Amino acid sequence: MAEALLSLRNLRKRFGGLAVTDDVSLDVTPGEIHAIIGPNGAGKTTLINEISGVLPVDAGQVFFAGRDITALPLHRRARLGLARSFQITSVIPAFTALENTALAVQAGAGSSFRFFRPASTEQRLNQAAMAALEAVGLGARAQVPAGAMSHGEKRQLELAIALATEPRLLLLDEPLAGAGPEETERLIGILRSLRGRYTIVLVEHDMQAVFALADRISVLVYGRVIATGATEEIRANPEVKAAYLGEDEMTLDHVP
Ligand SMILES: Nc1ncnc2c1ncn2[C@@H]1O[C@H](COP(=O)(O)OP(=O)(O)OP(=O)(O)O)[C@@H](O)[C@H]1O
Repeated sequence: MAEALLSLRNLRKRFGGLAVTDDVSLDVTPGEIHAIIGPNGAGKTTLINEISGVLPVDAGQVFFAGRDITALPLHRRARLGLARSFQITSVIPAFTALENTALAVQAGAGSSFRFFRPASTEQRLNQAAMAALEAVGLGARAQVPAGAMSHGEKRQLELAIALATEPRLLLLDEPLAGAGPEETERLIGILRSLRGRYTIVLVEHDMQAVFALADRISVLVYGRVIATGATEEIRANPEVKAAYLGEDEMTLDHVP
């Protein structure tokens, strides 16, 4: 197996008496889409927060590109190429899709926000922003204010903003939340087109999307990883099936 881009080693986190991350170790290899699934309250969002640096861990280590980043704050991790999208959103409604994305390109390049920029810089930013918008199917909507976009388009824009920072690892926390059936189909298609080009950690409740997108899946139950493996292995794993018993929202067997 290729050397991991992200490695979690024996991570632990408690909220009061509750072990929310319980000795979690896992590796994410370059270029894979690694889904983290598990019943409600299993600790998926908490784990994403620990990876991105929103929450400190109680014990254990986070390695990124071979470097121990456990003690680094969120913005330092972001600068190393760890991008997070969804569930925290920085879209400015009055700005167009292009302007919102260009701001992210500028932030990714390490410069601070400026209203007045030299024309050559402006052009470079806009080109990079257009490329990100096109990658998510929003090329034709570049001049539309974010506030005037549909829910699905906003999700596409959030993705473009994350891509605009040229991340080495993309953390996607429920990218399909709140999307209708058609929007879901479109977003799955877009995420599928990113497969192999980006390394992605995906938390998603929609099992159809998980099985369509993931190269590997880790299953979290009560803060513990009970299984990691290729999609088919996970689908057939009796422990995983048992963990989902009683969950009507996301049963494994209903997925085509
Ligand atoms: N800041 C907090 N303080 C105390 N308890 C918390 C906090 N954040 C989360 N929890 C608890 O930790 C557990 C794991 O929550 P988390 O949101 O990580 O789970 P999840 O797997 O993402 O759930 P869901 O699938 O419902 O989004 C839950 O029992 C939750 O109530």
